[in-house]
Amino acid sequence: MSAHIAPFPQVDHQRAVFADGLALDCGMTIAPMAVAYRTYGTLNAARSNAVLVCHALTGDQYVAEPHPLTGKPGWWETILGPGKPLDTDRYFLICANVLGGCMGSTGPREEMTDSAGRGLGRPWGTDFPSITIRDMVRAQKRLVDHLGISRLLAVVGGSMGGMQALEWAATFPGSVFAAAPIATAAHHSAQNIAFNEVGRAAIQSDPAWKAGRYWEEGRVPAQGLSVARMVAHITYLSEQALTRKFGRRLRGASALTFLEDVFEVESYLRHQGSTFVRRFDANSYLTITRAMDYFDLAQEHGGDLAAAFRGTRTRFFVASFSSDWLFPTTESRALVRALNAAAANVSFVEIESDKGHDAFLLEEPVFHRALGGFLAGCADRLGV
Ligand SMILES: CC(=O)SCCNC(=O)CCNC(=O)[C@H](O)C(C)(C)COP(=O)(O)OP(=O)(O)OC[C@H]1O[C@@H](n2cnc3c(N)ncnc32)[C@H](O)[C@@H]1OP(=O)(O)O
Ligand SMILES: N[C@@H](CCO)C(=O)O
Repeated sequence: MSAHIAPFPQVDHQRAVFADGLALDCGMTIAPMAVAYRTYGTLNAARSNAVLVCHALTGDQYVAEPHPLTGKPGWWETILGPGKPLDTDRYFLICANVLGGCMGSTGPREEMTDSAGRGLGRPWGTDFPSITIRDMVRAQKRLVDHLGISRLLAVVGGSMGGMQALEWAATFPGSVFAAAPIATAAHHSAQNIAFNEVGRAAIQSDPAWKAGRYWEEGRVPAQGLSVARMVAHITYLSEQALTRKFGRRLRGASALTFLEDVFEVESYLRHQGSTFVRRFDANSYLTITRAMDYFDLAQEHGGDLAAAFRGTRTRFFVASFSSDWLFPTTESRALVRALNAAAANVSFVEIESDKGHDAFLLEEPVFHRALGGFLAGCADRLGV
């Protein structure tokens, strides 16, 4: 399986390749199936200290090291490292690029294969099958099995990573001692689907998108992908955060204009959009946002969210942020009610923060202490 096709960047990711592939919820089997991943810390002799970290929509496996495409620090260096809540001195941390992603796991950017697993010399693009959060989790389970780990101490993730943590607990209850779904929900709301659709429409209306076959001309739909990120990025902040960062500050334009950035907040959004294009693939964006939209754990269990967790022995740590309007606290409370109805062991904390949804990625000491304490308690209980 040749992994990289122009115009996509060449990165030598650490990968596990499963020749027999993965059967997907849509009915198709994708083979071979590759999972790109990184690990931090050391697996103990009992193989009991493994913690799976699940990334959000545009994250990847580079949690706590410079990103190979941007050189920027890992996205959860605030939390993962020696002595930190995800303590590399105590736990063996694993993070995999999701199925459908664009950092080395099988996804739209990788070479398409036929039903016999033969490479077809072009990327999957929009021929990549529709996937679900459960498919992503099944791919991760293959990796965890491959690493010789029969039970994870914990699965931790924010946003789409939290959806995966919930799906792990529901699909593989015997394989997860603890789950920490953060800034997330048991289904994607109508409002969130609506924002995703604006992003997809921006990509698909870029003339460079070419019905998803943009690689043929050696270019990417940069404008559409950038606008998709700009819209999405607004939803990751809050009104207070935008006001605190930029207020109505001007860029210093000499005359009234609408053609260039007038306000600092415009320039900031454009920066977020253009830097995103350097690290993310447009077809992956379409695939993964759809997987989030499909996510509805209650629907997977006959319309009863509690049924997803009934009889579970997994311990849950649910956290939300007070200014998160993308995954508001009301969604976390609904999840906690269902966990209580299922008689699950659950702790819940709402963190006071004005930083919006992305607060889970930022310096939030109360959140860090709460998560670290929960994990340490679980590890103590297992004698890790
Ligand atoms: C969870 C996952 O799995 S991973 C995905 C997470 N990563 C991302 O989402 C990456 C993009 N997102 C961000 O940068 C997010 O805002 C965060 C949460 C990760 C970081 O938040 P903060 O530390 O508050 O950074 P902030 O949002 O202010 O952005 C800083 C950037 O904006 C730039 N910037 C700030 N003001 C302006 C301005 N007026 N004009 C242009 N650029 C500006 C800074 O130069 C900086 O650029 P750089 O990131 O290229 O160095
Ligand atoms: N800002 C993060 C969180 C989105 O939920 C990301 O881009 O993945």
